[in-house]
Amino acid sequence: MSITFNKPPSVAFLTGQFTAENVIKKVTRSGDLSGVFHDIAAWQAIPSDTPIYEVEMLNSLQGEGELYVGMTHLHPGRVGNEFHMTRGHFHQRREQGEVYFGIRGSGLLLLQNEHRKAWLEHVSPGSVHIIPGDTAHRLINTGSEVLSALAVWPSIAGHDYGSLAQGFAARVVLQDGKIQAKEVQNG
Ligand SMILES: O=P(O)(O)OC[C@H]1O[C@](O)(CO)[C@@H](O)[C@@H]1O
Repeated sequence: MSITFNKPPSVAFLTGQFTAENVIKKVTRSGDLSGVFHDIAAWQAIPSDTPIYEVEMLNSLQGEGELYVGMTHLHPGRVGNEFHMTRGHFHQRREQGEVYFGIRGSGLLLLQNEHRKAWLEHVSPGSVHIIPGDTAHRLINTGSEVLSALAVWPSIAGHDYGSLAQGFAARVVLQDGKIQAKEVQNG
């Protein structure tokens, strides 16, 4: 039997760019984020094809026990007094967790459990975020450069957006020149 030396994918820690075969890319544009931002007039004023975030995924195996690896690049910017953010989701398979690693930029990870208890973690280069099962998650870019975060999650986890139809229990806003978190009914 001969033992092979395989070249693994790599990530540039300064930019979050993958070097790998078959990187899969999904762009989420302003028009895809209906219902996410509080200030609807400010959201409608942005051209609907404006890219808000890109997720690049390595081409990994699917099925029980397999892992997905993805890099989210969230552009800086605001809609009204809110910062650019991902839509956010629970996992369809609720018990499945996820790990995020901050790569570049600065922002917040909004987490929320099934009882609508929400909390925030600062995301910065090198930060490690263990997202337990049963926990919805959303990235928010509060900085002035692209926020890139590496995520690893079970390929069986799936996405559940419907359970967040009421939104998150918190919104992060720029108020009086400060980044503030507000408790809300429909965030
Ligand atoms: O599904 P959403 O909420 O648009 O966000 C995309 C996020 O989901 C993931 O693909 C996996 O949780 C992350 O890499 C990324 O931040």
